[in-house]
Amino acid sequence: MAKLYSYKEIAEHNTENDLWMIIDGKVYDCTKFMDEHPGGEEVLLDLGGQDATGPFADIGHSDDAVKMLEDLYVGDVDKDSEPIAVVKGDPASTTTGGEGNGVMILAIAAVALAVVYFYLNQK
Ligand code: HEM
Repeated sequence: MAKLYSYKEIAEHNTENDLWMIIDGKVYDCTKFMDEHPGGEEVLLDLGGQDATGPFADIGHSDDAVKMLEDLYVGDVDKDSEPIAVVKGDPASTTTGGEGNGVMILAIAAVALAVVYFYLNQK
């Protein structure tokens, strides 16, 4: 039986000295692999402690890359555990990601509402 790890537990392994990630419901310890990764350390660090299933698939990794995962496997995700939002350690290095998008969506919604309002009041 594979060992199960909660999302919270996995999220704690998000530094360059201790880096885990989730791919397809499995947990991988990428700490030692980071130096060898042909795609660089930074992408792995960014996804430390998180679910990297999408990004890993998007790159179109080779069968060799998928095979490498076997050596890094440490266990499975406890799917019954509470999913958590990972907040990266260094705020200075974060770009205008999540929050910026929220503001943008609000701005677009406000403009759309104004346009609808304008047309409704035409008659
Ligand atoms: C532990 C998981 C991973 C393993 C074992 C792995 C392995 C590899 C390998 C072997 C390659 C060389 C090309 C290939 O054989 O497909 C590669 C390339 C690459 N990987 Fe990963 N990778 C992992 C995770 C990731 C993640 C999460 C990302 C995030 C976006 C990523 C981004 C890339 C990129 C951008 C390249 C292309 C490098 C280039 O050709 O310029 N990899 N990876």
